[in-house]
Amino acid sequence: MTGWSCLVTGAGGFLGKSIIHLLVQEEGLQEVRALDKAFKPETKEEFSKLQTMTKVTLLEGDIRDPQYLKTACQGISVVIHTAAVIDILGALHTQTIMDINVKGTLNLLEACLQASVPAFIYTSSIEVAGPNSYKEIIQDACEDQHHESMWSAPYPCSKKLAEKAVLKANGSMLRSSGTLYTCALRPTYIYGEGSPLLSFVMNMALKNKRMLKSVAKFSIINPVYVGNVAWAHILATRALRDLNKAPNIGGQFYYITDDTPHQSYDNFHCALSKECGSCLDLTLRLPLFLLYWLAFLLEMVSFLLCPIYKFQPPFNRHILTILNSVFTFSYKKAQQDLGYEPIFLWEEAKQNTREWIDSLVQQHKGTLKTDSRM
Ligand SMILES: NC(=O)c1ccc[n+]([C@@H]2O[C@H](COP(=O)([O-])OP(=O)(O)OC[C@H]3O[C@@H](n4cnc5c(N)ncnc54)[C@H](O)[C@@H]3O)[C@@H](O)[C@H]2O)c1
Repeated sequence: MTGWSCLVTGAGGFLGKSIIHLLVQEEGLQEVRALDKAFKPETKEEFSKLQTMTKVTLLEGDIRDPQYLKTACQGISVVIHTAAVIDILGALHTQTIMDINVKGTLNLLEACLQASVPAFIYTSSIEVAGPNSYKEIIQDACEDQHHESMWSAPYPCSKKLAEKAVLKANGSMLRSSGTLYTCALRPTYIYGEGSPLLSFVMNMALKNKRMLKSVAKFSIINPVYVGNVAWAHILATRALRDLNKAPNIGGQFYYITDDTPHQSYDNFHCALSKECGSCLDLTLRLPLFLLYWLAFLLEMVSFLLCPIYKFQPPFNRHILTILNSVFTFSYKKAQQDLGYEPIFLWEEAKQNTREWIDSLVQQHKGTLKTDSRM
């Protein structure tokens, strides 16, 4: 293979970092441009220590800036686009989410066409497929079943619009010559060392005497380990760079899961953290249908107040649906088309994640000791 180069957006994020670690081991990769809004000092240090022949260039910039993206894409062979804001509780303004997740993606597609970048991989999400109702059971779903989220909540909506734009751009003519090939990967809930969502769940538990709030006991999900999602991106990169495979992969989306056992969010978080002394707080809660109607009322209040005050409801119907649905996916199509097989088995993924959770618990103990000395 001749020398090539890759731009990864969101490279300082949870998934982005994992992709960079695998990517730099790829044959013939001369340069990887790691782009993020900002890099933490520890991420800069982590990347500087990568033992590799590949040049790693850090770019601090915003995907909302088309001019910046045009420069970043010059001379690039593949773009892996993971940058996004994830906001399921409605903490951010809808416009901000749309600007970053949708306009940012459109900017990047345009920059690829202008700079004649022939391959584009978009990190989508299963949230573009639903779940639309907690009463609907979707098990081991595959791509040809055409599940589509109907929520108007900004995060799933923005991911859906961005994915549609990416897949539609497949087959576009590049400015100099050649064709743009695009594909999208839809991971389920990603876990592993550094997961912002897991970190949030664990911090809540640590503040609550290590009791994990039971909020999702009716769900059945199949989460996926971050190293396996990163691996799927590497395989998609290889496939889109292969001129024999690219026309078949281009325009397609793939669900990315692994052999992590299917279980509820509650049991999953408990399985990962019970060795640190966490357990489920099974305090009685309102029945789900009542919570759902309460969420509806809170959303109405938020809507009515919005001209004068931003009231963010503590929960909404969308999050209740996600947390209480049977919603699992199969990775068969990725296996067939991309040759995807998880490289981390559940036991190893669980062990790595548990060690990281343990380090969070130790940090928390350290903070408590410092606070008590003050
Ligand atoms: N975490 C999950 O469970 C999950 C599941 C399915 C899909 N995804 C998708 O995977 C991708 C990566 O998610 P993650 O969990 O690593 O999240 P993350 O928040 O850790 O990473 C996202 C990165 O994007 C960067 N970013 C945000 N706005 C930017 C902007 N305007 N310009 C440049 N960079 C910007 C952030 O700084 C961050 O480093 C996202 O597209 C997300 O939608 C995540």
